[in-house]
Amino acid sequence: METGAFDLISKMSSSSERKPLEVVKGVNGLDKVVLRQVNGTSAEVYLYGAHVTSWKNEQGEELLFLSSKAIFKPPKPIRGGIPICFPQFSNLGSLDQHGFARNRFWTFDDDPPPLPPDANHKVITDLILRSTKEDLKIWPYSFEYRLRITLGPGGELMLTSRIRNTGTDGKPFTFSFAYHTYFSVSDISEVRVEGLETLDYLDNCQKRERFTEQGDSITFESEVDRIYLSTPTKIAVMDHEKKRTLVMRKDGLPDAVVWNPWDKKAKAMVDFGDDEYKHMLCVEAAAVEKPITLKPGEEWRGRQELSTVNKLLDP
Ligand SMILES: O=P(O)(O)OC[C@H]1O[C@H](O)[C@H](O)[C@@H](O)[C@@H]1O
Repeated sequence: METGAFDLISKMSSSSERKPLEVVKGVNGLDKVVLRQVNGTSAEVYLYGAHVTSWKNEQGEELLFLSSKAIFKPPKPIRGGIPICFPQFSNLGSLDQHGFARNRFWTFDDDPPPLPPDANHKVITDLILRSTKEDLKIWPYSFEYRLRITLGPGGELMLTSRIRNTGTDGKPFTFSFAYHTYFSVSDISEVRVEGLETLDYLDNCQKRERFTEQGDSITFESEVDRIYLSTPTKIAVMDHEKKRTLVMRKDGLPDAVVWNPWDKKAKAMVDFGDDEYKHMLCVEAAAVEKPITLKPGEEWRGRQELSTVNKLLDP
């Protein structure tokens, strides 16, 4: 069974029946798509930014962090969930921080080109962003960005991006990218990240100087803002208090950004509570060190899959 967004938009109603896919009004009247599985897992995606703001397990527990101070007012990006950084990660270019995909209104993609089938019984929504005249003034390249959001039968959350150069002027374009995933954690001091040990990273807190990770796993006791380079495809975030492992698998995205702002930076952000840094950790599947170049007609794919295991896993 695959459930397309369009079958259900027409059936928007106030019924409390748990539909697999539904479009409802979110904060400030912004449209959001709700994906639900029979086992009780769910996800929510705002069309503004194609921004996943919620991902819940079978017990209805939230697995993503969304700030209580998040501002749902375009053009401000939403703080938390999974912002999409495209066509620029951070300030690595002439665009505003993290590019513009996270503060554009996306639309439903009613006829996406096929993707290789994976698990059955998944709930899917396909969104699309195309460059507008306004965007072309700040980034002069035509593109089509298709994002498929899939909630699998076991509650796994897959994001598949397909970005195509649709320019007719023969010009290639180059971009950097990240799925800026904010995980919810019970206590940052009790969290460990595995899968990044012994790797090189660029430290954003030290002018992006290159270092080599020395620890057996990564733990947190102050601000961390690093771009780990050429990482394995699987990274695990162990939440000791919850006895839960959040697992990220990625494809086409060699790097992984790890970020926790800690107390000082937290206080400086208007859309982030002073103490919220204790309950979040960003691990971001990314392509930063080697930006991606697409010639006209070429397409790039990048995928991130999130799942959970209710014990502390050895990756
Ligand atoms: O505040 P934002 O623009 O959403 O960026 C939030 C953070 O994103 C990434 O993780 C960067 O590595 C950080 O340097 C940045 O502070």
